[in-house]
Amino acid sequence: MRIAVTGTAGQVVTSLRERGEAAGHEIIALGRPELDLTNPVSVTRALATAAPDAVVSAAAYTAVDKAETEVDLAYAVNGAGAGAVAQAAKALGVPLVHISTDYVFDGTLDRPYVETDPTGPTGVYGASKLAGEEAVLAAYAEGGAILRVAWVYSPFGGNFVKTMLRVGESRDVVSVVADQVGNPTSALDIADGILAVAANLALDPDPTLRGVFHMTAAGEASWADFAQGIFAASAAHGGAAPKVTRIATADYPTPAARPANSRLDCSRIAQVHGVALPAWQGALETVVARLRIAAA
Ligand SMILES: NC(=O)C1=CN([C@@H]2O[C@H](COP(=O)(O)OP(=O)(O)OC[C@H]3O[C@@H](n4cnc5c(N)ncnc54)[C@H](OP(=O)(O)O)[C@@H]3O)[C@@H](O)[C@H]2O)C=CC1
Ligand SMILES: Cc1cn([C@H]2C[C@H](O)[C@@H](COP(=O)(O)OP(=O)(O)O[C@H]3O[C@@H](C)C(=O)[C@@H](O)[C@H]3O)O2)c(=O)[nH]c1=O
Ligand SMILES: [Mg+2]
Repeated sequence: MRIAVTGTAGQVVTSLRERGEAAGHEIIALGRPELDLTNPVSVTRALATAAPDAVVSAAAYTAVDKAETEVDLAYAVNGAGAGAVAQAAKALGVPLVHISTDYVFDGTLDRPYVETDPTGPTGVYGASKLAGEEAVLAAYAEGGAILRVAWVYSPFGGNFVKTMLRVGESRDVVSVVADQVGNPTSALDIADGILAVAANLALDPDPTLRGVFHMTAAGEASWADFAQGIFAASAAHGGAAPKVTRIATADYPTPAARPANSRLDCSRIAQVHGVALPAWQGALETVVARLRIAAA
């Protein structure tokens, strides 16, 4: 397939290039200035020129804390921008895979969230991504699948794994919150899931393949558990392995509140699309190994 994706250097777009090209697809990454999500005309023009068989909407404003003060920009990119991509995909008559987030939930539930659970973002980033979901469904519900992913890391771009490996170089102890739980997910595995869903959408007009789906790695972790996993993998590859001090959210103040529980139940995408991402521990090992080789 010829697949257009928004963004050029992000974690998911870079992973989609790697995994998509390896699987024989043509991946066309469209970013600024040609495609700027704050400029809907540029979105329409860039996607029409690319003439793809499917569109993946992966670019977003992802700075969770900064979004609290850059409210208009976060909404322009994640809300209106997502709607513009959906309108463009509809005009081309091709399937759309739009990427959203676990941060649409408030985190007060005591079990993993299913797709039909009420949303309630705790910050501007999550609220702007929820506005994006609504814009996509309003513009092109019949043509799109919205995949909520979470806690994304990869060998590319900026992410928690890279932050931990960096701070670990210069510290014996790192304090990490232990009372926020979720599903750390490799962008490389997300790319495989996106490709499977896009292929299903291209083949089959069945409405049950459309709508909102949760798609994360199997298994859960707190950020502190995740950090401990990162340093265990780092040590196995000759890297630094500081001790992790498990702290409470109250002891790590941030501008944006994060959900305490953002675990996602991924049963629906397994049933409907046959997609089940591998467990986070093995995926993390793969990414840390690549980062250690790149650093050597
Ligand atoms: N990172 C995470 O932990 C999570 C991410 N998600 C979602 O997954 C998707 C992919 O995230 P990820 O790959 O990690 O994101 P990154 O932060 O790695 O990359 C964001 C991408 O968006 C592009 N972008 C930002 N603003 C604009 C704009 N105005 N016009 C065009 N492109 C723009 C960036 O372009 P440039 O390279 O030019 O800066 C970059 O390519 C996003 O929808 C995000 O909301 C969901 C859950 C967790
Ligand atoms: C760096 C660091 C963070 N933390 C805490 C802060 C926060 O509660 C938690 C996660 O930190 P981060 O700020 O890296 O993660 P954050 O940017 O909140 O990650 C989120 O990004 C967006 C884009 C998403 O969509 C979400 O799924 C999620 O991945 O860990 C520590 O406790 N110690 C540390 O040294
Ligand atoms: Mg962040």
